[in-house]
Amino acid sequence: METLRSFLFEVCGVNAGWKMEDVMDEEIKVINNMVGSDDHVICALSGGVDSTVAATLVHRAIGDRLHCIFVDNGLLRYKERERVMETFERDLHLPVTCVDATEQFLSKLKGVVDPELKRKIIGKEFICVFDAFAKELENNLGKKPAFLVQGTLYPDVIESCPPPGTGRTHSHTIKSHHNVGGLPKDMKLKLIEPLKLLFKDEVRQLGRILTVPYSFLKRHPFPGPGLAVRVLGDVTEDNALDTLRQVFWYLLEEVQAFGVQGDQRTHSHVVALRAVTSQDGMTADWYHFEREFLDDVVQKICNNVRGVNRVALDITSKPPSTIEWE
Ligand SMILES: Nc1ncnc2c1ncn2[C@@H]1O[C@H](COP(=O)(O)OP(=O)(O)OP(=O)(O)O)[C@@H](O)[C@H]1O
Repeated sequence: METLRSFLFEVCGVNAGWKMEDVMDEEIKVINNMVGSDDHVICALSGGVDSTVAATLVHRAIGDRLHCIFVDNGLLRYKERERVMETFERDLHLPVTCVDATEQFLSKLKGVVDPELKRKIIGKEFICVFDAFAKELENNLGKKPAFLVQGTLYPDVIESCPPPGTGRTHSHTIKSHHNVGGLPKDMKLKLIEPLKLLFKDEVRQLGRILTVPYSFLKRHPFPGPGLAVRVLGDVTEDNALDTLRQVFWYLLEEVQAFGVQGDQRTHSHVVALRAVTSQDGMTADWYHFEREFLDDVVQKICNNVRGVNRVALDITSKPPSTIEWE
């Protein structure tokens, strides 16, 4: 950072005039120029930072012509739906429809073990739910929604670059491979991607200016396919989703409070803890927990979560590993 600072300000003599407030104002102008005064816009909210900040920004620009949807696919963390909906409605005043599609997702995932197949099934179900939402909106409004907001970030743009020498150029729907499933082709929605020049830490900064609650901005990232990719096997078996929800809850509680701890085990599962730190979301280091912390959290999990009697720790970074362990 020091080298870059000295190169830019001392050698090149540039001004540090770039401000996040300006980015916000400029993006609001761009959105207002793009969206017609009676156009409607939809946005799928995951409860993650990107889609929340993108939706909040668009809401600033066009108000309640923005229509958001949040899907409970039965694969969310403990009390996530309640927490997320409270933030959307009470803190951000975002117009959100919450759809409980738990049965729909879990019935399709029954017996599925392969993580790639899980992702495909989940993506397809998301599309069905989004599609039904858009159709219902069209009936209520008397016209089709014209735009879709996506929380594409700059790393998505970089990672979507075709390999050099292939002669291919950027695809327009740059986020498609990062998305939970892409979009139904006949929706024909134009994209609004207000964060596509920002990195994750910058999106958090923009979120603070937009008064997105701090607790929300600091929320642990969570994959779109949710707990399905964190259960290594059939997610509908053996109460695996609930077990994992509890394990994760204890780990987070401990991370946040670092305080401590029954013992009632029947048959046993192994769970693995994976915690990483990352500034830009492109690379990640495994987090070096202190031994004392690990002792406490492992004891707490084994004593409190029925069916778990072994805890492993994943200490690989990205690369060569990935953030999720599938
Ligand atoms: N449960 C959900 N309900 C509605 N939309 C969702 C849900 N999960 C994911 N999405 C949509 O799919 C997009 C991609 O999901 P993914 O989990 O890959 O998110 P991301 O790129 O980390 O962004 P975010 O920070 O918004 O979660 C989200 O930005 C959101 O628009």
